[in-house]
Amino acid sequence: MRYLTAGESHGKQLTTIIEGIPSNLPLYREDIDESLIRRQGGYGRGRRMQIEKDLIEITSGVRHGYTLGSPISLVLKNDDFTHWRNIMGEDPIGEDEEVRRTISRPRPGHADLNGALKYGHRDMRNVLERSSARETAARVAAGAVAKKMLSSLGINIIGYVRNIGGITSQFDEGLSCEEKKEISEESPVRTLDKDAEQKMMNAIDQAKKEGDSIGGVVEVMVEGMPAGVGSYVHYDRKLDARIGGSVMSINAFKGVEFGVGFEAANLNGSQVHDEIDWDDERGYYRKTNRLGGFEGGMTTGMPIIVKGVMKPIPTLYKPLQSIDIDSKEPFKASIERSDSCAVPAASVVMEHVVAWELARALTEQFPHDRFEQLQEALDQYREEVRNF
Ligand SMILES: Cc1cc2nc3c(=O)[nH]c(=O)nc-3n(C[C@H](O)[C@H](O)[C@H](O)COP(=O)(O)O)c2cc1C
Ligand SMILES: C=C(O[C@@H]1CC(C(=O)O)=C[C@@H](OP(=O)(O)O)[C@H]1O)C(=O)O
Repeated sequence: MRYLTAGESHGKQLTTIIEGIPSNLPLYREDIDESLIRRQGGYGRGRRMQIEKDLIEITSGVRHGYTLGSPISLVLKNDDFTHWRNIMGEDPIGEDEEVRRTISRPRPGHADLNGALKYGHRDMRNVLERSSARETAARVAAGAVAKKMLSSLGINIIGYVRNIGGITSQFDEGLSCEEKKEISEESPVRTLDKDAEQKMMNAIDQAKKEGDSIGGVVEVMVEGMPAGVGSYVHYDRKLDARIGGSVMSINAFKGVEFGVGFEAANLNGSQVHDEIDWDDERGYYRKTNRLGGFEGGMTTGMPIIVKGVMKPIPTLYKPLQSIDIDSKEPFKASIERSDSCAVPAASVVMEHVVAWELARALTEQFPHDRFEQLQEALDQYREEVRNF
């Protein structure tokens, strides 16, 4: 399975082309729209999200509610394009002053300066349009297809917020994905702890008032993956590593950890590893899940628990110093709009990139052209693992 996305933030549309989804998987527009709508929400988003109404158009690969096995292409219109038609059009530049105006002031924390240096763009709009996190909508669309595959295989996945601006949520670690989904969907910051929720919203308001921004930690939980998915035989087949890479590819993500993660540095081995047990019904299992569902690049059969940390949004109303690449003079940028915190939205993005890696690993381990064959092969494997 693989996918490509195309599209600029204020261009006409985002396009996702997905290859390798087996035929006969039930798939509806609503499956993807639900994910897109979730990604748009969350406390702390800026005015752009009031303009966009993200709804998918499936333009190939699906017929009468089932995948065909051919490439799936998905289109997502940018409603904001109507305001950017002249600036983002494909026609030669012409004489219009507004269209000719270039962006020569790189924003710290964005791709602007490095992208300009690399591609030789003296107009940094040519960088920022594609480096914008608008692209995560196209990735969520791909992830929604993967999620549909996972749910049809009895695998549940949910992303939610653990921390915003240093405020950490506390909750019952025994909650299921379904329960976490229900609770987080009710929360404006997609967290599981009512007390923390209010504090998080206050922290977002405070940062906004001060012209600043805050980041946080999001967590994804997966239930229902059998043990032994992924591999230890090659670095690029280790499933935790693939998940780590794709989490780090989300805009503004600066770290990833599984289970106890970085805290492992402060613990003894006996506090980190999960002892192995067995019973007739479950087969092998662990009483603890400190390692977050991975050993040796493979799933252990326990829930996957993976966290990602998002830095504070780089565009600030209280701007940071930078240098104009034309005049070489320092300046402090003024901005028109930005999210003040996108951590709740990022929890949805992370859920979808993780879903993609899991579905990809399953289709590699059980390569079948038809979805029902994949289902059968996975059922048989689950049975083998239980009786091993
Ligand atoms: C869902 C989401 C929304 C974001 N919204 C903004 C925003 O409104 N303003 C901004 O400056 N950065 C925003 N970012 C972060 C930037 O896209 C990101 O920091 C930038 O592209 C530089 O990439 P890097 O932080 O990964 O190095 C957002 C990120 C995500 C995941
Ligand atoms: C458009 C989205 O997020 C955008 C990500 C983003 C950035 O710099 O990454 C900047 C903002 O866009 P704009 O400059 O148009 O206000 C966000 O709204 C989205 O999430 O769909």
